[in-house]
Amino acid sequence: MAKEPVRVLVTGAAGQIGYALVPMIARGVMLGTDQPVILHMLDIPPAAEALNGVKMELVDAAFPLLKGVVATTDAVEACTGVNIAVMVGGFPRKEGMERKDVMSKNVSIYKAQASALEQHAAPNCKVLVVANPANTNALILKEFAPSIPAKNITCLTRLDHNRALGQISEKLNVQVSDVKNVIIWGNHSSSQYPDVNHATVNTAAGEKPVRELVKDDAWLNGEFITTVQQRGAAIIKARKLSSALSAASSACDHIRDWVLGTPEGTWVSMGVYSDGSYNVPAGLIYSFPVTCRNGEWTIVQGLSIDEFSRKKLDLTAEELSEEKALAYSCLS
Ligand SMILES: NC(=O)C1=CN([C@@H]2O[C@H](COP(=O)(O)OP(=O)(O)OC[C@H]3O[C@@H](n4cnc5c(N)ncnc54)[C@H](O)[C@@H]3O)[C@@H](O)[C@H]2O)C=CC1
Ligand SMILES: O=C([O-])CC(=O)C(=O)O
Repeated sequence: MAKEPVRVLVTGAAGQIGYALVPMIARGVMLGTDQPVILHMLDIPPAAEALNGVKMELVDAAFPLLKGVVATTDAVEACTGVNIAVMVGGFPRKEGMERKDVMSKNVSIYKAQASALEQHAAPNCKVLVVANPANTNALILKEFAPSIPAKNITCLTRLDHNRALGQISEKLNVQVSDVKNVIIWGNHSSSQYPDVNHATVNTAAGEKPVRELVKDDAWLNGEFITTVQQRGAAIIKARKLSSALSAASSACDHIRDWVLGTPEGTWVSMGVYSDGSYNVPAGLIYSFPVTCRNGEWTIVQGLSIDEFSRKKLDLTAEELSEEKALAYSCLS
């Protein structure tokens, strides 16, 4: 029997990431090639015409899984009945703007959209925040949508996770699909800590630790970390635009693994509401290693954290605590 369609909201759908993301969703990359979808696309009035153009292209592409498209500038219409919400919409930093100005614009957007989701989304709607500052926007969304379970509100650090897999695969000249269990800890910002201490590579001789194969701790503790931390900026420098296809693809990975489960023996990185695991302060949206099963994520427990890692986990937590305070000061 054919499955019932799932309603997927993409905010900021007329933007760069939106344009890459909606065809992936309509092709089954996010929820599976047997899962029909109805796309809800939200953008702001100045982008309404462009948004309508995206809708026209979705019709023209004749995706068999796509059972409907809602394209709107009304947050309530956009959020009504959605099962999954991918929050890409936001205010980008413009010339002359301070960090606080961007934060202020975005946290008020996320406060308002929290209410629309809380009141109109389907029960148990899963939320992924992509727009920057992703962790803090997700936290504000959570705080202003108290009836949505905290477990349902996450932010995207899967792009950073995938960037780390990519760097290791290039360094070792192995298939990226043979590398697993890197971890992104903390903020989706340059303070994040990409950790390979538990990562492995599938080789002809079985699974081997990344550190043993790379045999270059100076690279792993130095250039590797900064390359992943700075990759977003490097893409902007090269493209004059920020990452879009990789962000869209990673957003699909995030939701797919969350909904359909992570493979046995594999974890992924997700920004989730901290419960104090690994002595990360509770009450932040912080990226942890997680496994997913039956639509729920669980933080991987019991990993050893050495002194080098401890400092890095704490540093990115501090930045998130400061962002949280700044966000609240913008709202008051
Ligand atoms: N977490 C991650 O890994 C990544 C996050 N990002 C972030 O994703 C966001 C989107 O990036 P792009 O698509 O490149 O930006 P973009 O500027 O091309 O698109 C953003 C869209 O959001 C819309 N928008 C603005 N305010 C809105 C509101 N209140 N409601 C709905 N839509 C609204 C804009 O009109 C625009 O169409 C940015 O904040 C960017 O920094 C980008 C790459 C990776
Ligand atoms: O750096 C940016 O502005 C975009 C971003 O979040 C990324 O590419 O990771």
